[in-house]
Amino acid sequence: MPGARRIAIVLFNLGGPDRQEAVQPFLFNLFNDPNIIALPNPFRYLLAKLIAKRRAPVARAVYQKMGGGSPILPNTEVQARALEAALGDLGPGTEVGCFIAMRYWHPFTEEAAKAVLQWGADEIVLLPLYPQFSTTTTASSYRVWKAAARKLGLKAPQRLVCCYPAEPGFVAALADITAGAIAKARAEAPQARLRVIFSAHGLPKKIVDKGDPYVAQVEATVAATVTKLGLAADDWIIAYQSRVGPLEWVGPATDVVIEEAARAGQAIVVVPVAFVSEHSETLVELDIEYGELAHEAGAAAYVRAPTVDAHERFIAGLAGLARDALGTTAPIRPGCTRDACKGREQCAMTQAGA
Ligand SMILES: C=CC1=C(C)c2cc3[nH]c(cc4nc(cc5[nH]c(cc1n2)c(C)c5CCC(=O)O)C(CCC(=O)O)=C4C)c(C)c3C=C
Ligand SMILES: [Fe+2]
Ligand SMILES: [Fe+2]
Repeated sequence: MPGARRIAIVLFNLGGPDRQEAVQPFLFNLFNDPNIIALPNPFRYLLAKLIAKRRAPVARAVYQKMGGGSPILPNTEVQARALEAALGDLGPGTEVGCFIAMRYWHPFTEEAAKAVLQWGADEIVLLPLYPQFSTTTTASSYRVWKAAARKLGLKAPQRLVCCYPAEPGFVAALADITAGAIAKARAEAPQARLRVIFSAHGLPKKIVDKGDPYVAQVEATVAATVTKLGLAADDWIIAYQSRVGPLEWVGPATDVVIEEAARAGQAIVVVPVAFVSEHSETLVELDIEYGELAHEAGAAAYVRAPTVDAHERFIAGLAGLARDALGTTAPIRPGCTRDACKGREQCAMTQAGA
C-alpha cells in the first residue's frame, strides 16, 4: 500500500533448535546469556561452552522425539499470522506486519530488527510471548533488541509491552482450555478425585530472591484462571518444571506433584501457564516423560491441557495489548518490578521510547 502507515509488531520468544546439529549452539547461546548466568567473561563463555557440550546429548534426544528439532518457530508463525489478521482493522492506510525475534536461535532478535528496518516500519510494538515478566526472558530479549536497534539506527518509535499475566483474553483462553481438559479427565475417571496442576517453567530461587517478578506473576495468572473456573482451593496447585543445573529452583517441582497425585490415584490435569505454544517442554517433558511417570505411579487419568497457541481469545488479547501500546504516551520507565505489576491485569510498565 503506497504511503501506508506501517506498524511492526515484534514477537519476542525463546526459539529452539531447528535440527540436531543446532542443539549444542542453541544451548551455548542460552547459557552464554548474562540474564541466565550472571558471570563476567571469560568465565560465562567458558562455562556456557562446557554446559552446552555436556547437555547436548540429552537435549538432542529430546528434540529427536519431535522429529529432530523444535516446533516453536512454525507455531509462533501461526500466532504471528493470526495476530496480523486480528489487527487488520486498524484502519485504511495502516499496514501491520508481525515479525518474530527469537533469543537463542533463528530468526535471531538482530535478524528481526534488520527485517523491521528494511520493511520501513513507522512504529514498533515489542510484544513478548511471555505473559509473565522475567529478567531471564523478556528483559533479556529487550536488552538484545535495544542493542540491535541502536546499532542499526532504527529510529521509529518503539514501545514494549512488559507483561500481561492476567490479561482477560489470555485468562479466558486458559480457562476455556482448562475446562476442556477437566471434562476429559472426569470422563476418563468419573470416580477419582481431580488434581489440576498449573505448571510453569521454573527459575533458580536466587533469581526470584533478587526481585524477579515472574513467580508472583505466574501466581496472578493462576489466581485469575481458577477464579474464572470456580475451582475449589483443594483441587489445584502451582508447580514448576524444566529444572536444569545444580542450583536450587523454585518449587514444588511438577514431577514431584504429579507423582504424589498419581500415587493417591487422582485424575490429573496438567495446564501449562507460562508457555503459549507447544515445544519440547510440553510435547516431551509434560506429555511423554511426566505422562509415563503418572501412569506408572497409578494416576486414574492424566490429561495435559494444550497451550493457548492461536486460541481466538488469546490472539484478541494480544491484539488489544498492541493497540493499547500504540496509543500510549508513557515515558520510558525502568524494568518491571514485583510491586509495580502487583494486582494488575497487565503491566503498568508499557514502555515507550526509541
Ligand atoms: C516461561 C518461559 C521460560 C523461562 C522463565 C525460562 C528460564 C530458563 N530456561 C533455562 C534453561 C533452558 N530452557 C530450555 C528450553 C526452553 N525454555 C523455555 C522458556 C523459558 N525458559 C522454552 C519455551 C523452551 C523450549 C525451547 C524449545 O524446545 O523450542 C532449555 C533447552 C531444553 C533443555 O535442554 O532442557 C534449557 C537448557 C534456564 C537455565 C532458565 C532460567 C534461568
Ligand atoms: Fe527455559
Ligand atoms: Fe511488567
